[in-house]
Amino acid sequence: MKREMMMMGETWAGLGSIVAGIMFMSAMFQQYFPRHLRDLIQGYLFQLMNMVNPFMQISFHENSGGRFSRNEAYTSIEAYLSKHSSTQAKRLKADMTTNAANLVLNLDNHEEVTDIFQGVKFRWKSQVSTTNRSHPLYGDNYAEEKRSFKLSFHKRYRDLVIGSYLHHVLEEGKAVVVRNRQRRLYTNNSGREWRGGSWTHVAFQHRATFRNLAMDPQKKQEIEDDLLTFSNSKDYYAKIGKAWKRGYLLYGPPGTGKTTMIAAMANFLNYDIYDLELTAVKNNTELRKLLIETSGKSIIVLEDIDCSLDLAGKRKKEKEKDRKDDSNPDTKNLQKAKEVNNEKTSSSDVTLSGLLNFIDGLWSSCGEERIIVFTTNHVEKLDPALIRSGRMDKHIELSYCCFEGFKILAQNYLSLDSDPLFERIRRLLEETQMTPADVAENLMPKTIKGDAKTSLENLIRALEMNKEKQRSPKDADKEVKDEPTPAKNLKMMNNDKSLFLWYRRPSSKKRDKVANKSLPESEK
Ligand SMILES: Nc1ncnc2c1ncn2[C@@H]1O[C@H](COP(=O)(O)OP(=O)(O)OP(=O)(O)O)[C@@H](O)[C@H]1O
Repeated sequence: MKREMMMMGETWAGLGSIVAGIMFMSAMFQQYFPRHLRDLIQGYLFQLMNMVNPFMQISFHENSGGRFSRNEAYTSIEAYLSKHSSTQAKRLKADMTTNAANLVLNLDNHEEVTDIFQGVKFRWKSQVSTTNRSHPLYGDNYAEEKRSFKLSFHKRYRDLVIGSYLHHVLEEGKAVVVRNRQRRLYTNNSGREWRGGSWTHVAFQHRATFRNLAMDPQKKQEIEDDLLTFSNSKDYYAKIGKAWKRGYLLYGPPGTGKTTMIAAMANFLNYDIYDLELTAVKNNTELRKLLIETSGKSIIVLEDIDCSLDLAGKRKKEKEKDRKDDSNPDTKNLQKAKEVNNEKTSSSDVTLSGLLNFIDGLWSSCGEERIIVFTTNHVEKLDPALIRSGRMDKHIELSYCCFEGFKILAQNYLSLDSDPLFERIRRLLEETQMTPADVAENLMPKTIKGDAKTSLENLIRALEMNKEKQRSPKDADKEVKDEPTPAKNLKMMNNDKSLFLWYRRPSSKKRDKVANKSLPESEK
């Protein structure tokens, strides 16, 4: 026993001196050999090792595209390996980056996992090396860590790796990144002048889904199928040579769920939303810049497109203008006055052609997997060029609440599938028009203890009142008569030309101010 221990001691001592010898030689080699000679010898050594070593290796560095840009392949591999990490690795890194919605477990440094693809085993190792360099903030001896993943496999699988395994890893990894990320709601209208022309964002947390959207189930299914087909058609779009994007036009009265549907679409596809406020865009160049800055897997939304800018039917107006009788001085003056007024009040120089280019011009093809949605309450006001196929590929009408829609809302708000009162509500919904927003509002319990029956009775009362109102043409007529319309405003303008500034939609403070100036003192 004693002899064995002595032998072991001698072996360790021998090993120690060998290691010390190698380290000494290596230090001498590094210090006294010129660099080009060192590189030459190292090259030969690697070649020698490659000849006897049947394994190949591929490295994926974290920052291969510059110190500050993260290699996308590295990010995808990290995400891909995270599913193996939690079951195989002993040391894990828990990350919750600003972009992640949940805690993500990744391989810690120098950990190794295996992956099996088409029956072949692949080995992945996470590596880190440290180099000293000078840093403007941390001084001369700043230790910079460089991370990478190393993939090892037998030489005979070279074609499999390059042909399909890497593609599989990167695609799956990207999908994991998308699943894990915190989705965003972007806006170009942060209210700060200096941010004009760029996006700011908050976390997107709208809970709407197609399941709780009140509309005809068949129509809903059709939209879901259309969205799924789009999101799975990358190769198809490439084959037909079209940019991978799709336009949706959502139209219908206020409160029928246009905005809710956009949120449901984003949640269904796991996309970000870019809420584009056209009135905050200075000109076409800025519009193009905003477009280029949007990322893939996103929905670009232009709400109330008919009110955003004076785009609706602009061409028509221009034609009409040409046809106007120039000999009539009154008409001429009025026209001029309106033009001056338009110039004064419009804060954006975005034109219809700029918007058309935004949707399907050459620039719109940089970037992929994007959906553009327009919403409007007045589809008839839009220029046909804006909504033709190819720009707005799918037109969806959102309308008043149908019985099927009501059932969805009842399930949603009251957890109710059926009730004897349903039949009465069904008949009332056939006889009168109420938006899903109003139905939802009536179904909401008004007190904490409010029960489902009371809510249904509230809705019935509201529907009956609605029916009564819609049946009484006198009231309806009176309302219409009292409402200001462009035609009435125009008449007023002819009577008193100092009022012409009221012709445009009175929306901005500036406009009101200008208009106020031209009013007689008694009417201010
Ligand atoms: N079809 C619907 N299904 C479920 N909820 C709806 C539906 N339509 C409206 N609502 C409810 O009404 C509210 C207002 O709806 P939403 O803003 O989507 O309507 P909209 O058509 O976009 O209105 P607007 O044209 O005024 O912008 C939503 O918060 C939602 O709760």
